[in-house]
Amino acid sequence: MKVAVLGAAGGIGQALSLLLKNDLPAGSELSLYDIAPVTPGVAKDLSHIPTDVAIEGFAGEDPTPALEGADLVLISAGVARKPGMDRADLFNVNAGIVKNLIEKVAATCPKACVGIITNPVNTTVAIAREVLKNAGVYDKNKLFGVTTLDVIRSETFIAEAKGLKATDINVNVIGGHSGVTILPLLSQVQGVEFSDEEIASLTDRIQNAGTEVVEAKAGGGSATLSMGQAAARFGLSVVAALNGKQGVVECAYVDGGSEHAEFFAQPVLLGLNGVEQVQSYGEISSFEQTALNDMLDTLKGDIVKGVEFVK
Ligand SMILES: NC(=O)C1=CN([C@@H]2O[C@H](COP(=O)(O)OP(=O)(O)OC[C@H]3O[C@@H](n4cnc5c(N)ncnc54)[C@H](O)[C@@H]3O)[C@@H](O)[C@H]2O)C=CC1
Ligand SMILES: O=C([O-])CC(=O)C(=O)O
Repeated sequence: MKVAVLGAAGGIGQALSLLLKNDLPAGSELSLYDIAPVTPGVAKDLSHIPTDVAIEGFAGEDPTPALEGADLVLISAGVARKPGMDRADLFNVNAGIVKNLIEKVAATCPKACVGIITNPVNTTVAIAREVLKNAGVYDKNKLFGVTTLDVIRSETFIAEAKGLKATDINVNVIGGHSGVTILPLLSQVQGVEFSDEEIASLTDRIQNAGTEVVEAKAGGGSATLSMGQAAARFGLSVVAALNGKQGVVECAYVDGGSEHAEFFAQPVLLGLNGVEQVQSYGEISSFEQTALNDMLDTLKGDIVKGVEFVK
């Protein structure tokens, strides 16, 4: 398996690359790309870690050498939020970056699975779809918005609130990846009871956890280390499934024929060709149903913005 990380010299990219260097299966290749000139040096640095994962780094204007033969491309290239900004404020810069990179993916490794981390995810994934469609290589089973950070945050915050081990908590987070479009299905968490107040406050915290980090970093960026961990979890799950492991499920923002929106995050069974099956998110509470109904205008608007951008 070859995994390419685009944006690899950034905060997320470096953390993600470190985790992949350690945890990809023996014999894998890891390929780093960023416009920043330091990128070959990041790869050199990681190459001294004694794992059986080959690593190369590329800088400059053209990601093509990094993409050749890639099975999975993870994209975190772009700008991050500062206090006072919404994820949507990143659109003006990041839309063009994602469009250009996906054009190169379409030309170089059109059969690769692609995981988009760059914000605003609700919109950048729609941009990617339009570019891949225009190039005639779109496969809806291979394009993912990476929403795993919402899942790991939910696991952590639930465990903290209830005095449980975070590794024992499983929770689906559906919808999209910004504010009200992030909907953790707390009613489904096994073995845990929440009061109405706990549900409201935990949901609010999970929805605004990105802002919690942006404010704590006080102008120094947004979540990078937890996102590196989340993207590594997602990427390693995709690689395991591509390698034939059965029963691998992650929540991700996919074009999966949802009744709610063209793209919707929900549990996805991964397989040899990317998405094997988009799974039902099951029964939800009336609180969650109301939150779901209330997010849809925002989510659909975010998707239209991406489609319009490529037109
Ligand atoms: N999906 C999610 O849950 C999350 C998404 N993000 C998003 O991830 C993105 C990256 O965040 P950070 O790593 O913190 O930012 P960063 O600024 O530390 O790194 C971004 C990297 O992208 C590179 N870059 C810019 N334009 C490029 C291009 N055209 N080609 C290749 N590389 C390019 C920069 O040189 C830089 O190294 C942001 O858009 C941020 O909002 C952040 C946290 C969570
Ligand atoms: O909040 C941000 O800008 C970065 C992000 O997506 C997150 O941390 O969930």
